[in-house]
Amino acid sequence: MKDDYMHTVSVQVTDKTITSLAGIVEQQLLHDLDDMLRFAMPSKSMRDFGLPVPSVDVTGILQNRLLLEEMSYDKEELRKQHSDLVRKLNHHQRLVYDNVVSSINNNKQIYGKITLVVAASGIASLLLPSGTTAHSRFKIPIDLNNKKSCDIKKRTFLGNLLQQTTLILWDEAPMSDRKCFEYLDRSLRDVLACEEQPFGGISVLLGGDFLQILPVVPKSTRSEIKGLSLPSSYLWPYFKIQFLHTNMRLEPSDTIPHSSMNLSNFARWLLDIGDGHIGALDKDDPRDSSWVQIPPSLLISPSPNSLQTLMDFVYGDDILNMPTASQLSARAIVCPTNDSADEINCQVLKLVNTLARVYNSTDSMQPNGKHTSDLEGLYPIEYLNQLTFPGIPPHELLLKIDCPIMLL
Ligand SMILES: Nc1ncnc2c1ncn2[C@@H]1O[C@H](COP(=O)(O)OP(=O)(O)OP(=O)(O)O)[C@@H](O)[C@H]1O
Repeated sequence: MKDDYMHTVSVQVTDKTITSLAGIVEQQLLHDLDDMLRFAMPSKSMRDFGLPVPSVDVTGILQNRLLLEEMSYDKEELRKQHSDLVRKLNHHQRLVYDNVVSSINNNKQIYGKITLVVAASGIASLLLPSGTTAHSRFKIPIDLNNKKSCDIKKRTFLGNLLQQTTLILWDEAPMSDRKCFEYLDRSLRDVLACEEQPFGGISVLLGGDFLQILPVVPKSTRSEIKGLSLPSSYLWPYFKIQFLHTNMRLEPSDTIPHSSMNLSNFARWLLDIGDGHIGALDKDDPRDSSWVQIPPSLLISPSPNSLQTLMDFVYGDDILNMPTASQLSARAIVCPTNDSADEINCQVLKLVNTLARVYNSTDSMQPNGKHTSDLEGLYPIEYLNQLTFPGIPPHELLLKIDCPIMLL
């Protein structure tokens, strides 16, 4: 019987992590034996046969693939990583860590302390181990105006998973619309039957920097965006704010051969820009923007060849002549707009001497309702070919043999 149960689990998790589920399999086995015994011999108990009585109710867990996924980590390996990482924490990181640990120590879940790791965007979630987007994990509606909570029901796999969750880590939280948190809050209070506590009593750690990206809503005004961001939520007063002051990317190290003085000046300068301490207000738009003078040492001087100079600076001749995936993945030119990304991609592709091929899209208008007449006259194919949309390749997609392509 135990082998049957282990087999059921083994098809859902890897060999390495199956041992961490042995305790649950054992409890399920004892539970089922106990049931059978009560049915066949109501006067006898497990103890009469020298068997232990099941200590926790694990009913349903072996069938719940969401719970199994979150419980089947290689705990030994994680313990090692944990002790290595905790040792490296700086003072402020340690304070956050201690707060989180003391917050979750009070929770009493049966199956262990499950942590769900989510991020506001798909790309941010890829950087987190086992990360998913908050929308997909919590079934947050895409249209936030028509609903009031997430699509989570009590007696479902997701409902059971949340009942066993101690901590939610939500990265890049300032990018999420405040309603995402409010919907989750309402759903968790309901699913966990805990109306009086925010998020139904689950600890929630949000990470992010309000100086980076706020919720993106096309064509909205500054005050509309402010109204959509988390500090405008009724939940904001429940959060304890903790600051991480040290820019760890700019800590002197063997791999960054700059003097520590330069690096700390640069870190300070970045913070001062974010905090609005430096820069001259734009006369035409004093509320929205200010002019910041970039020190010449950080600038590539403007010239007809400046894009090439930037590419040489970032990648160097060796990589540009013989690129490998690992070298390319360690560097990036960060672009503020898709147009700049397209321009740089085009320039880089020109450097590659291998065979090129253009893949054209097929564009046509789909009639909508009654407006079927003369669509081609109104929207000529040449016009459709010029349109570009985020997330969709351009009409003319140029690919070359051996050029790495990153699919997101
Ligand atoms: N205590 C530490 N010791 C050594 N390296 C660290 C430490 N803390 C962070 N780092 C390194 O600093 C870099 C930035 O860390 P991390 O990505 O966690 O910062 P972040 O604030 O989330 O960044 P972002 O603003 O891009 O989201 C990473 O390479 C990380 O490994």
